[in-house]
Amino acid sequence: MEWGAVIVAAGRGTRMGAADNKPYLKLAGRSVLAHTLEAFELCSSVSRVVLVVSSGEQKKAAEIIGQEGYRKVGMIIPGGAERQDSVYAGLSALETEGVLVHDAARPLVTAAQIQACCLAAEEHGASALAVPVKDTIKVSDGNGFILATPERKTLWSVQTPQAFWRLELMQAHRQAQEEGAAATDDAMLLERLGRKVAIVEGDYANIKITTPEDLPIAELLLARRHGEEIPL
Ligand SMILES: Nc1ccn([C@@H]2O[C@H](COP(=O)(O)OP(=O)(O)OP(=O)(O)O)[C@@H](O)[C@H]2O)c(=O)n1
Ligand SMILES: C[C@](O)(CO)[C@H](O)COP(=O)(O)O
Repeated sequence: MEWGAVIVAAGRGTRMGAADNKPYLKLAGRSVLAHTLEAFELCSSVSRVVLVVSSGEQKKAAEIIGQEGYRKVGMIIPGGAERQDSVYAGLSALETEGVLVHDAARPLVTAAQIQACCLAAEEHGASALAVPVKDTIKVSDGNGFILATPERKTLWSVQTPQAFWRLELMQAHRQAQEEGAAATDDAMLLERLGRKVAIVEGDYANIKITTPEDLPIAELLLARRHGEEIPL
């Protein structure tokens, strides 16, 4: 099966509050985007990547790809107001049978994780990388009180990549648009149609760079991956 990837980098980085948008921030001497794209370059299952960026950032993204010599990024296109819009724009620009959707803001993803998502989706139709939740999670009543405690062993914290048959995911996106359904990840769009999405157990290190403290944490995780001594 031929796999393409949509990497969404068109967010605003509001919670990071930095002068530069998250994909262009430095992580261990390289941009967050360079780290993310490298994993897809190294994954032999992926033949093509569409990068979705904020308007006005296409040149900046192209410079990084040129400097790093990445060969799979066939297109850099502008995203939309919400993540869901950016993903849909990317899906429309690909032609592969299978698609992986990944956040540019998850630079610690590995080629092995991407490959595992492809294999699980080939077997089960769709898949998402996730890790078991470590904390006890509470549901609030919306008024500052606890309403319920879901059983922890059923809870997973979902990450990206998530893998799908591209046309099926596009159809799920169109249906959600028509019905005004918003989703914070793509698996949700299939779930709401009653389709099964397989969980691929990932790694706690595949964090999403969201707030300022995530950058030094990501640096430590990268150093650990490369076997470097971590100063305490
Ligand atoms: N309209 C959007 C919103 C988000 N994203 C991408 O979706 C991923 C996950 O989003 P998040 O981490 O929330 O990024 P931001 O939207 O940039 O952050 P914030 O919500 O703090 O503004 C990121 O790679 C981001 O670039 C996107 O492509 N288009
Ligand atoms: C898709 C995602 O990475 C799953 O954890 C996440 O939902 C996207 O991030 P956001 O902060 O909700 O935009």
